Amino acid sequence: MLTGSEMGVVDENAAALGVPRKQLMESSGHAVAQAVRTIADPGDQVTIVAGRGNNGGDALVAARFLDDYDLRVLLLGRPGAISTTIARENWDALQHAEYPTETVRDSSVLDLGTPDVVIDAMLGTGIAGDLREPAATAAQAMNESGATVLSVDVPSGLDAETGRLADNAVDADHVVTFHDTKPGLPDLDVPVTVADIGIPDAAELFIERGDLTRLERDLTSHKGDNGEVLVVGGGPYTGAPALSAQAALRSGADLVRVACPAIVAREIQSYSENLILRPFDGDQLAPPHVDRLAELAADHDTLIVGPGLGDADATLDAVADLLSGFEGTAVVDADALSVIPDIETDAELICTPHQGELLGMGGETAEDWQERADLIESFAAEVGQTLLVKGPYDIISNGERTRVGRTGNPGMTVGGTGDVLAGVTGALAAVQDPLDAAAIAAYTVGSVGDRVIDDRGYGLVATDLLDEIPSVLWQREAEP
Ligand SMILES: NC(=O)C1=CN([C@@H]2O[C@H](COP(=O)(O)OP(=O)(O)OC[C@H]3O[C@@H](n4cnc5c(N)ncnc54)[C@H](O)[C@@H]3O)[C@@H](O)[C@H]2O)[C@@H](O)CC1
Ligand SMILES: [K+]
Repeated sequence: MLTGSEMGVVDENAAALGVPRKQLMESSGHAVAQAVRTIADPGDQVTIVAGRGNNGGDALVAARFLDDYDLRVLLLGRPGAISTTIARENWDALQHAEYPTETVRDSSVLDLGTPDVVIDAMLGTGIAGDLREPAATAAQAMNESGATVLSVDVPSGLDAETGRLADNAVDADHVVTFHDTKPGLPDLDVPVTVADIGIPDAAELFIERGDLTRLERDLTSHKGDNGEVLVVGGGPYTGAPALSAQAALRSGADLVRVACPAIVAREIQSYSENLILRPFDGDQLAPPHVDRLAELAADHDTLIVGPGLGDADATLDAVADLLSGFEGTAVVDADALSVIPDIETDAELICTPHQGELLGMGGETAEDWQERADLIESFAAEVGQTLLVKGPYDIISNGERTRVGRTGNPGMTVGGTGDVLAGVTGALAAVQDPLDAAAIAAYTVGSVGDRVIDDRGYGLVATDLLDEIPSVLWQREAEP
């Protein structure tokens, strides 16, 4: 089952893999025509009612596969108002080939006649709420006709995010949906055909630019709404927590605080005036600090534990205590990872080991990335948490779903890039599901590294990555 927006991610990922949406539309249209053949005989009257989006576009393609039928093609609205290039191109093709098309500018004069089959291609995954005019009147006409109604993708008026069917929705007799079923379709109690439209499995496995479409920023949001992140790090090292914290800010978090030993607080602050420091006594994290850190962590959307903490016994004891009592979402990186096999927690953890650290946690790895992905999926299921295992192919799994990131390059084996990744993951986990946050973070940091190397060649340092994060995260491809 895929929601409309998940379908949008997959479709944009397919485009990134070289299978553009117009090709998918051609497959969709073909599948619609195939379905018509199963419910109507050659010569029967088939009427297409197309909306101005890509749902309509699918049916405009279908028209070219329905030459054996007595075909009528109605467009709801002006051709100039067709909202996507690919739907318009398919409309134009019907004009050039002199198909019998009509435009319905005023739904009150819509005369559906008495067709054998009506193809409902008014609205698909692009809609929410009750049908507005002219679709509302057209839906009523379809529902009152004696025709068999075949809906494209979803009955117009079904919200493919929530599965809610509008009161004035089309009453479908048959649905042809694409790639996977959609919310609400199983409840309709009508035959649903799920058509394979040629989207490669890779579009769901590999993290590509479509995954970035999950990101949005509410235009009316206030400080804090886009994430408050607490980094618990520093002591033996000072650069690592500063890199994580700055990466979290560059990933869109509103407020990032660094809790660190007092002895290094000024040094960490000196790297950036954007950071807020929350020092605790002494020169390293230890169990007496845990109560105060737990209180502080509870006031944040996500916690990042590990960068620069070191591996002193007292520090690892404190990390184990902190995570055991924590109930929120935490990114666990670096030396902190070693405590994971020994603790029980209600927290939602995203662990970001490289392969060596994965072995240290009790996991297994393999040379072949597919084998590695299987091993990591099993281990994630065993640990009951999300793993982001870094490597030439980053493997992200929560034990049920597994994603693979292919961005990045050998220039990124330099120190500090993992701290940047932990920071991006922590910021995104404040506003996304843990698996999606980890997947987008891995893709983004790799892409940022690729851009830096493309511009300047090897010799990348971790601070180079920070400024480039926003331009990758918020890049947007134009709608075809
Ligand atoms: N995402 C994918 O992977 C693919 C999608 N395809 C098709 O594209 C469809 C989605 O296309 P679009 O995103 O262009 O959207 P739609 O074609 O579903 O509808 C968009 C139009 O509906 C209007 N609208 C929104 N809410 C409304 C309401 N309550 N009442 C009346 N009008 C309303 C909008 O103003 C917009 O013009 C899918 O359902 C499917 O049929 C296929 O072509 C192939 C692949
Ligand atoms: K439809």
